[in-house]
Amino acid sequence: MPTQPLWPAPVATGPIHATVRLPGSKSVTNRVLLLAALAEAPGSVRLALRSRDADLMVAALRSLGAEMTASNESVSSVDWAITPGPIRGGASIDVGLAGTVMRFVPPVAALADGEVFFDGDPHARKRPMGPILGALRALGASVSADALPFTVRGPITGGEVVLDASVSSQMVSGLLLAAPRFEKGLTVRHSGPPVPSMPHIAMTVHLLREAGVEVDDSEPDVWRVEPGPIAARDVVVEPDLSNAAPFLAAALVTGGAVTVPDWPEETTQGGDLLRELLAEMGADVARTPEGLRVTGTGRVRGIEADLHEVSELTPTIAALAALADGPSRISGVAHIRGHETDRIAALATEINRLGGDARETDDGLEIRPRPLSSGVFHSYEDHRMATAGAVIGLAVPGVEVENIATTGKTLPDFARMWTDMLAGSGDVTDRTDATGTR
Ligand SMILES: O=C(O)C1=C[C@@H](OP(=O)(O)O)[C@@H](O)[C@H](O)C1
Ligand SMILES: C=C(OP(=O)(O)O)C(=O)O
Repeated sequence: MPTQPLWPAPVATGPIHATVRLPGSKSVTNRVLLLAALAEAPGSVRLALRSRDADLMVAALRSLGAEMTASNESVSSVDWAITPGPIRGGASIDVGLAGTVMRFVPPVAALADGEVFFDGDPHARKRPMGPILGALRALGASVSADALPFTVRGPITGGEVVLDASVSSQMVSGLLLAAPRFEKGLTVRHSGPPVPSMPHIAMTVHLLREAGVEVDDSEPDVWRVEPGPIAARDVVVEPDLSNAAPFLAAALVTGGAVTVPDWPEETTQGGDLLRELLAEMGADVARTPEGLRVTGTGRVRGIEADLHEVSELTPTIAALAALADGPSRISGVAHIRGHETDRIAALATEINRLGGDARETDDGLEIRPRPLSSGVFHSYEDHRMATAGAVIGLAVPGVEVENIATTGKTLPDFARMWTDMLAGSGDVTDRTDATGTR
């Protein structure tokens, strides 16, 4: 593997006090962009995330026929005006390492009369695709392989399909998002071990309903989407609560206070569970007029947590567990071996490389307190591994995070925001606030 640059993770010299305004949610951004491209008329998406995953979604939708015009751009935020067009074949789509692109776009491509080619990063070829590609095949598409790279040739008209989505909730979300445009709509049945990250499917259902689509999710593991138009809307994207995790963790580690403005009162983002998880690890968590405030004492408690529903929080929780004064056990996340990297193996390896005591289990990690020391924290092209290294580096001098730029997958401005947060510069922001001031 080529050597990647090392980023000296800044050590906190005292309690951090900062307000950190997070850019838009990756999961909401990529869903609403896709729905806008399939809508019956032009619409807009404001405060969309700008990041590698979001850029890849925009490029994919453009190459399938949507017109997308940017305004109010900053490093990690942008407003989009979207004019849908007929979905056309002939495109070649780069999915990068984005689960939302590799799982959400093929069902859209299956609306086209013509072949669409998909490929991505080397590791993307290892991420599970079989269930969703099998479902498209069962619905009548011709699909050339069971993993990247592959081609999809439609058009399909929908109907009913059974799949095993225990490897990723995105298998279901991807099918549901394109489903209103299928002539017969779509019924998706899951058959297999429990589906992880269910709040992400709730997010899909919620956003479809907001666009006027009829969805029946009354029976467990069955989703029925009626055919019909997707309404054109003007959507404002919520801040990314999962990306808030390392910043809020910084308050816990340093005994400071970090506030995230515009934390939604109600949300389908799984990251909202941080309120409970961080409280269990010793933080005081409060909603204030300025936003969600997490205050720490500097002491981090160990945790026993089943993160099946919120598996993308695992790297931050594991980083905190490595700094805790008691043992932790994270369970329910076997499927994150298929995320950007095998996160269970990567977290155990990197925590242990710094002298920690982390043990892989079948479905998670056991982490015991042990003093950590300096060293390189490898990021495996995984944005959340990189930010986990930054959290540990707050308390452990001499941690160097490999390839911090990989955070650009969902948060291109991470390194600056992190440094500004440590400098106590008050409002660390790259996003317009709810009143429209950037
Ligand atoms: O649909 C989505 O936006 C996501 C679903 C989840 O995937 P899994 O179900 O594979 O965990 C989550 O971990 C990922 O970061 C984003
Ligand atoms: C699992 C993640 O991403 P993806 O959407 O690529 O699956 C993640 O962001 O933690």
